[in-house]
Amino acid sequence: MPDTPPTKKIWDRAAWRDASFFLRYLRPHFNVFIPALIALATTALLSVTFFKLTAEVVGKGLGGAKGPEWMAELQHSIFILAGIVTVQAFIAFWRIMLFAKASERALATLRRETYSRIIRLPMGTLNARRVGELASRLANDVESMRETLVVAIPMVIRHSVMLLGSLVLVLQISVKLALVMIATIPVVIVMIAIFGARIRKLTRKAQDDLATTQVVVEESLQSIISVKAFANEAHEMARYNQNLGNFLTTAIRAAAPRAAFVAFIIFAFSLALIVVTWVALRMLSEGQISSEELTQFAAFSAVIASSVGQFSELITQIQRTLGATDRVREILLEPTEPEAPDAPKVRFKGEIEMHDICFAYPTRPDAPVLREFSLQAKAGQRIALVGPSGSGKTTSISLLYRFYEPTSGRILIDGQPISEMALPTLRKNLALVPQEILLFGGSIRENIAYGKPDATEAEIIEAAKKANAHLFVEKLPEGYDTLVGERGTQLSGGQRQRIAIARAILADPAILILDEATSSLDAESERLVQDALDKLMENRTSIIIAHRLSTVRRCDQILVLSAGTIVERGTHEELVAKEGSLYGTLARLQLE
Ligand SMILES: Nc1ncnc2c1ncn2[C@@H]1O[C@H](COP(=O)(O)OP(=O)(O)OP(=O)(O)O)[C@@H](O)[C@H]1O
Repeated sequence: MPDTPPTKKIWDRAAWRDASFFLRYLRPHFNVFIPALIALATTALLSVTFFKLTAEVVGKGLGGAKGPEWMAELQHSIFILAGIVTVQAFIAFWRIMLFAKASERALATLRRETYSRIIRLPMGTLNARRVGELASRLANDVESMRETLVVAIPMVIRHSVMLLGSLVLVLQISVKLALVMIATIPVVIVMIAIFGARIRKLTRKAQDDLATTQVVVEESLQSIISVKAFANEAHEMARYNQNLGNFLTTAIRAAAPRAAFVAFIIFAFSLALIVVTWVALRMLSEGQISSEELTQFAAFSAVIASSVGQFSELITQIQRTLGATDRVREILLEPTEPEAPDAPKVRFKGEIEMHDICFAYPTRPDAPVLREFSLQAKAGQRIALVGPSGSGKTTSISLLYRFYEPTSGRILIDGQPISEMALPTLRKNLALVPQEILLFGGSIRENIAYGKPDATEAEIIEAAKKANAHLFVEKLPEGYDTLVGERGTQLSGGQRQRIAIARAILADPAILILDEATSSLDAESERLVQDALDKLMENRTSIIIAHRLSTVRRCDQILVLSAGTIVERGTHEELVAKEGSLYGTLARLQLE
């Protein structure tokens, strides 16, 4: 996880950058947002007017107003007050609707952009961050922004207008009284500066802790079979609990400066109110203000006190959100893989050359994984990669996909360096049938069509037939519409493999990467899968991470990898004939 950035105060550049980050998403919705702001200010002004009118009539009533004229005036005022609340209710409805429209749309864009960033991050970055953490950013951090945008900011604006309006009215009654009230404002600002930075820092930590908690959830659910099989529910629960405990501690620690801030502001303001009341009553006894003005003054003071009380809570909420935006912004600033929307659709012949490749993973730069790795495959050839676990077979394939860039060496396809190709052009020419096949939640049809989203029904069925999948799919009650579980768990291993093969057949790549499954299937399934694979490998270059002798034997070239270097290469016959070869030993082991 990245280091915690330096603490920020509400007025420093970083805080403004956070605010402008928000604004960038809101700007396209200003046509809705600005009317919402105007509506908000209008309802707030109407509230102030309502209080002013009420205070005026009450003041007059208490001041001893009597007679039919007063009755008529009272009736008139009541009508106006009823009118104000009606208009206010009407505007309030539209204000909330407009605010929701602008904010939710802005946040949807933010979510969309964050997700699209996450999914396009290079493998190196994705390895460094865990899936659950990224998912949490998208869910929890954006949700925190949502609360601020939809609730806190409108409330701040409303209370600012009410506060200012009331101060102006107090100013009209008595400059002296208004000044006493205004004197408290610098206190609020100083308090925001003192507590705000701490609130933000702790919130950022709380959001990080929450993201770590999410990692446990995602990881345990992804491997739920292992969790249950090892009866490790309690262990996972303990892991979750520990992370949740950290979050809880930080969340509660973050509540302390918030509580102190709110409590202090309320205290300071109430104290100021006592002073103001004292001054006001003295002014009344000295005849500087009338009892009518005092009533009005009391009403405005109540509005001011409630606004300031709300204000302090709202400011802490905004501070919290500013803390949460940091990580989301970090993701948005992470460089993604280069985009190439207009990448040419070129079909490769399938000639592969990998020359003297050296590579270490960015997360472990000191541990070389491939050393002087070289591979040559003519179009249509079958190349087997064999070697002990961890020798670098999968890594060499990752480099062919350009998931990572080699430290040194060159990779060419059809004589062209892959580093100069647009990623979609390169990757659309490759198809992978992985060892562990995870299907996407959706129908079998959708899963097969994943290799070619615009495939017709006939093409899908044709591919399924070639993959020996059609017969079993047809037997399912809902056929191609059968929904496979989130991770395809409702199909057997052999069935999943055949779906993945159908997907690759439909994608029709020039180059096929096959990571042979190590788990053995029963003889019939094995035959069906093998037959499907043979059809798939026809007319394309295939690189097979091979575990079975039967596969290796039929390959044009076998590369034996050991600790990132190719130690032997040749055909099956050549390699077994070689005295003391590693391949010979592996082959004998399998035959025995
Ligand atoms: N994302 C990664 N980050 C850092 N190191 C990695 C990463 N993936 C693999 N490695 C390391 O690189 C080495 C080669 O791994 P690789 O997966 O290429 O081996 P393999 O030959 O395919 O093994 P297997 O047959 O078990 O799948 C291993 O030591 C492994 O720990």
